[in-house]
Amino acid sequence: MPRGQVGGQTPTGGRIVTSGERLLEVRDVSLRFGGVRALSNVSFHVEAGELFSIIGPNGAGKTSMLNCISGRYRPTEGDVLYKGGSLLKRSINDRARLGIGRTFQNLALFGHMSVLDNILVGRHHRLKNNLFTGMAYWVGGARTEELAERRRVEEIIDFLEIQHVRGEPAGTLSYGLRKRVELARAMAIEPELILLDEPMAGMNLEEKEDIARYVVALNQEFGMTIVMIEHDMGVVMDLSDRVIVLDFGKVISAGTPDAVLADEHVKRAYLGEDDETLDALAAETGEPA
Ligand SMILES: Nc1ncnc2c1ncn2[C@@H]1O[C@H](COP(=O)(O)OP(=O)(O)OP(=O)(O)O)[C@@H](O)[C@H]1O
Repeated sequence: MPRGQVGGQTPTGGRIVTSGERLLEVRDVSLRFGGVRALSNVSFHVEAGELFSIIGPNGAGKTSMLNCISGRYRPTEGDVLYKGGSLLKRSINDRARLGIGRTFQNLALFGHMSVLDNILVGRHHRLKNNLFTGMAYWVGGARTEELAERRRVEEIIDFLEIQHVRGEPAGTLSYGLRKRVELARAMAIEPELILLDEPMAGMNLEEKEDIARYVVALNQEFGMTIVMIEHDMGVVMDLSDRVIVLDFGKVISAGTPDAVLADEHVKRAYLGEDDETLDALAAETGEPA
């Protein structure tokens, strides 16, 4: 569903109003690894239809936060709710079945398998977890089901423009293409919420522009709610509806890209790291640097 239709609302000033429904809610989450406090009392929510970004310096806790949502890590304290229900007792597979998909900072593809088969893995996961579809697949109409499945996968391949490598082993592809295949596999489970961990890391400008285009389309054309970690501040500020900033595991700022850019706490957190970028971006958006 296009973002403009979420909640039956219409675009406003280039940005589109989301439904107001809290799809995801992170409540007071803390996470410790022995003596390391990766997250301290982190709270935020993401509305259905939003493109929401988590930023922060290295080691700030961004991936740990995503892992608490996807189920890889269990918070030491606090709760993560999806559509109002706690996810804490849900397995990673359960969360995928509920409609939460993700990509990884370090690629997690099956290198020896073809691009098509990697995407079918995501699709199979979805089938396996849907009793009725699964039964239809195995008992009757298997051929029709299979054709429909293939068609869906082909649509994803077309969307991400990876037709030319569909038969290639994923491990032989360039880094940029592998990132795209990983996105394809995450799309194949047809998530309502997709968690993107640095989808543009290590890419050149052209590759970044491509991925940015796909991310916007996932959000606006496919109606997926997106939570994205990304280091490229220009991309984050251009694409996001709202942003939270983590530093040493704590939320130090939250709000629209403009508000976050103008926040002194954010400037201090990035001091010496990305200071010039922040100032340049603030100047571009007309905020005082
Ligand atoms: N499995 C783990 N075991 C021990 N410590 C961990 C583990 N995962 C993360 N940490 C620690 O938690 C803190 C936050 O790490 P995390 O990877 O979440 O940060 P990040 O903001 O994603 O960093 P980056 O931008 O460098 O990817 C760091 O101090 C890290 O060393």
